[in-house]
Amino acid sequence: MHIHIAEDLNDLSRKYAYWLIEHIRYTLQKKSSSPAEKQIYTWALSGGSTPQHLFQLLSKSPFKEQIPWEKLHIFWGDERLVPFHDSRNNGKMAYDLLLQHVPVISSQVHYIPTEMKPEEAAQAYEKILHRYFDEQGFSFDLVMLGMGTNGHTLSLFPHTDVIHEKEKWVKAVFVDELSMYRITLTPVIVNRAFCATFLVSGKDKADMLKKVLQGPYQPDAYPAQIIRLTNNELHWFVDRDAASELTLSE
Ligand SMILES: O=C1O[C@H](COP(=O)(O)O)[C@@H](O)[C@H](O)[C@H]1O
Repeated sequence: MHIHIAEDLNDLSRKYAYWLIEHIRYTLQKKSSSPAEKQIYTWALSGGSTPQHLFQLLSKSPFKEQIPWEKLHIFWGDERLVPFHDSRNNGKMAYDLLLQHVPVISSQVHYIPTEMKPEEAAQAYEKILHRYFDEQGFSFDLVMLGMGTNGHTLSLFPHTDVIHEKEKWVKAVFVDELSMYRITLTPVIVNRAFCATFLVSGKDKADMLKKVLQGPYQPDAYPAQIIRLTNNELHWFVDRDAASELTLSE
């Protein structure tokens, strides 16, 4: 596990943008002797507020032109079951701030469907993922994650069964505290990614970050702890406020 500490949300977003560009370059370089159709970069986005500044940065110079958008295949880690035009929709947020401004290929952008029943939406999305990933081996090149003040990541909320899902790659969950259905990738597929990154900012997350990273392993209470990649390529990008409770070695 690697922890990257930035000054504040601006610095965090810039550091992440540079890291991402390098990760895409390195990943595509590794695939350069594969057949053309395999020379792609599969990236699952997170929602919520933290990645918004990053998405704005990536949509503009000098970052925009350093990304081979035509090679990117975009997915989401989770989605709120609200129509696309609703401001709470994670796909819509990424479209508004990033995707509409860059030459990504629309057939390679896989929004989580929300115009159907929750279980149908989960099944439909899982079907798309099976077109890309096998039952075994690695899944996404990169899964980008966030963490809520309650320790949730994706839509894995504390004390919910989906945290321990063992088969399905995508599940529909009803989140009582939000009175809302969400569609979420499960640890089954996320933990098989080549790489995953958390992006965490703000003092209000400091206590939970300490628990998740340096507390006992209790994924029911702190769902972000369930993310343990088989590949071990897990990066935490955090700002000084979020990191303020961590015990850091010199
Ligand atoms: O509900 C969600 O929350 C997490 C964290 O969001 P943030 O607003 O605290 O950055 C996010 O990663 C997830 O995608 C989203 O649906």
